[in-house]
Order: sequence, then structure tokens, then C-alpha cells
Amino acid sequence: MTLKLGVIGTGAIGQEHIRRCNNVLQGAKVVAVSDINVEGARAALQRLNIQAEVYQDGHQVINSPEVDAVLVTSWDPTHEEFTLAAIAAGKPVFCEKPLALSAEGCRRIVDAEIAHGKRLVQVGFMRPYDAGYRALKKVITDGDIGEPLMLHCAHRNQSVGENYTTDMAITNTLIHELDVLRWLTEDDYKSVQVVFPRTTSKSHAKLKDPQIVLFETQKGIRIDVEIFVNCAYGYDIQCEVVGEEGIARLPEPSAIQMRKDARLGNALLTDWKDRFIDAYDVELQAFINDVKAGQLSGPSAWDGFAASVAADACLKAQTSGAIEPVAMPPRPAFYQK
Ligand SMILES: NC(=O)C1=CN([C@@H]2O[C@H](COP(=O)(O)OP(=O)(O)OC[C@H]3O[C@@H](n4cnc5c(N)ncnc54)[C@H](O)[C@@H]3O)[C@@H](O)[C@H]2O)C=CC1
Ligand SMILES: O=C1[C@@H](O)[C@H](O)[C@@H](O)[C@H](O)[C@H]1O
Repeated sequence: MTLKLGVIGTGAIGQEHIRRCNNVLQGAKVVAVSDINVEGARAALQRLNIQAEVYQDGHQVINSPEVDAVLVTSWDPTHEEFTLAAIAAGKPVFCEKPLALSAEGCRRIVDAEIAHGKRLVQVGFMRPYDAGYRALKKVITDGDIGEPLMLHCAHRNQSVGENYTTDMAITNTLIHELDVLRWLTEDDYKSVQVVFPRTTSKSHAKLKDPQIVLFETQKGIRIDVEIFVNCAYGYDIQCEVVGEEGIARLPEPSAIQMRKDARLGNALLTDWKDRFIDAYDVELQAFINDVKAGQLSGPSAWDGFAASVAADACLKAQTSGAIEPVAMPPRPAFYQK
């Protein structure tokens, strides 16, 4: 049986996910899409050479009898509404990160899913599916470097647009580290502080960039994450784990080593599409397989909530400049691993 998918939002990642679901992955096809820019949606399907119903309203996708499961790839502020609507319709939903813009919004989704009685939500946290992060986690769980003491991370984008604001560095970008570092360390955050170095001249008036976020975890691990979204040189994700007996680093993406014109070097990636292309494939194949098996196993609405609890504390720390506590509620039995 082919799983019939509806996709809400046919922009950059929406088109990537439509392409992979139809042309790369097994067992699913896109039968309906929506976008507030309907003409843009039609043009996107034409470019992808894919036939599907086109709607302006995401709720028409969710409620279409032709749609078995939903992918939410529209802008961040729309995720809560569409995910809640998919739950109300009893349809499995893959919601790109962030699940919602606040912990309160994520909690509404958690409560709705628990009331439904069965997991329906997978959040688009793809880094735990990335081969490099999985290799890094194995080093930690195998005890190869001893207990982790410190993590030094960087989340660097080449550039962002005028609509990208200082708070989005937390809710839209750091949200990946807030999820994957919990998974990597099997720990939760205790407190957070945000400091602002000198702002790059490549930023715009509504964005203080870069930022450095400093965490302490419940086990006492100290984590620093540099968020630099106008780094200019490329798309660069770094994660170094300093243990009691050694250091392990996220591997660099494989690239040809060039010797030319008296220079030696490697090309750097410039886009998330390429850096995590395999992880996106794996996470969405897992979603398709799990929906068909009737049991979701990927990043849950609780994972989305937990990341958002930490994000809320980061937003407070952005304005206070103080060390802010992260009050993580206990995981409900419904979401026990
Ligand atoms: N997991 C990852 O690494 C990535 C996740 N994302 C997430 O995916 C989402 C989309 O990001 P991009 O594709 O980069 O943005 P984009 O701006 O390229 O595309 C978003 C699309 O959503 C549409 N849209 C906005 N409101 C809508 C609504 N109410 N109904 C239907 N469509 C609507 C817009 O018209 C646009 O076509 C964001 O939430 C972002 O956080 C984006 C890039 C990478
Ligand atoms: O999720 C993503 C984008 O939405 C976000 O804007 C980027 O900063 C991240 O690197 C990318 O993975």
C-alpha cells in the first residue's frame, strides 16, 4: 500500500521533501499540496514534474479523504495550528522544526496527542539520523572518551534574510542543538546564558549576530554553542565532545581534497539541503515506515516540547543577560522510550 501524503508549504524544504518522498524514498507519494502562494506551489510541482492537487488552505490538505498523512513544511508560526488540526483529524503528521514557537504551544500539541491516545506526531529533528552524529553518540555510549565534561559547538549559516530576527537564532536555528545535544548526552539542561559578541557588519538592524549560548546540564556538563548565521564562508556545523579520557569531534562532510594553483584545500558546503541530505532521507523513510506499521518511533512531540522549554529559557536569557534556569517537566509515561 502506497502512503498518500499531503504537504503544507511548497518552499525550499517542502520541495526537497516532496522530491524525496516521490523520487527517492519507498512506499509513499505526494497527492496534495497547499501554499498561500498557490501559483508558486503549481510552479514547484511543475519543476518537480509531480502531479498533485493544489490547495491554498492547509486544512483542505489535512481533511482531504485522499490524504493518509501530512507533512508540515510551512513557516514556523503555522506549525502548531496545522499539527493540532492533523491530530484532530486523526492523521499522522511530520512537522518540521520547530514544533511550535513556545513551550506552551508545544504543550498544547502534547496534550492533544495524549488525549488522542496514540502517537501521531514526528518532529523534523533530522540530526539524530545523521551518520556523523550517530558515530559521535556511539563513541560516547561506548565510553571511548570517558564521561563527557564539555561540548563546544557551532551552528553557522552562510547568510539569512531580512525576515530572520535575533529570537529566530534560538527558535529556528539553535532548536536543532537543543534537541540533538539532549539525545547525544542523554542529559537535560539545568541553566542557560546568552552572550553577544560584537555584531557582524554582514547582519541587519533586527538581528544581533553572532550569539554564544552557554548551558549547564543536570549532570554538570558545560556546553557552549556559537550561533553565527551570517558567517559568509559556508554552512558549517561543528560539535566537539571533551571527555575525561579524550576528545571526539563531529566528522567534516566528505569532500574532495584539491591541490591547485599552489593551494591545498577542500570545498565547503553552503546549504543545509546538502549537509543533511541523507539524514532527511532517513528520517522521512522512518516516518513512512512507522505510519504504515502503525507505531511512530522518531522524535516526538515531547522532544519538540523539551527543546522548546530550553528555547524559552534562551529567549529570556537573550534579554536578561543573566543565567536563566531551565525547568524541564518530567516525561509523561505516554512518551517513555
Ligand atoms: N530541518 C531542517 O534542517 C530545516 C527545516 N526548515 C523548516 O521548514 C519550514 C519551511 O522553511 P523553508 O522551506 O526554508 O521556508 P520557505 O520560505 O522557503 O518555504 C515556506 C513556504 O511555506 C509557505 N507558507 C507560509 N504560510 C503558509 C500557510 N499558512 N499555509 C501553507 N503554506 C504556507 C510559504 O508561502 C513558503 O512557500 C520552517 O519551519 C523551517 O524551520 C527549513 C529548512 C531546513
Ligand atoms: O532548520 C534549518 C533552517 O530552518 C534554519 O534557518 C537554519 O539555521 C538551520 O541550519 C537549518 O537546519
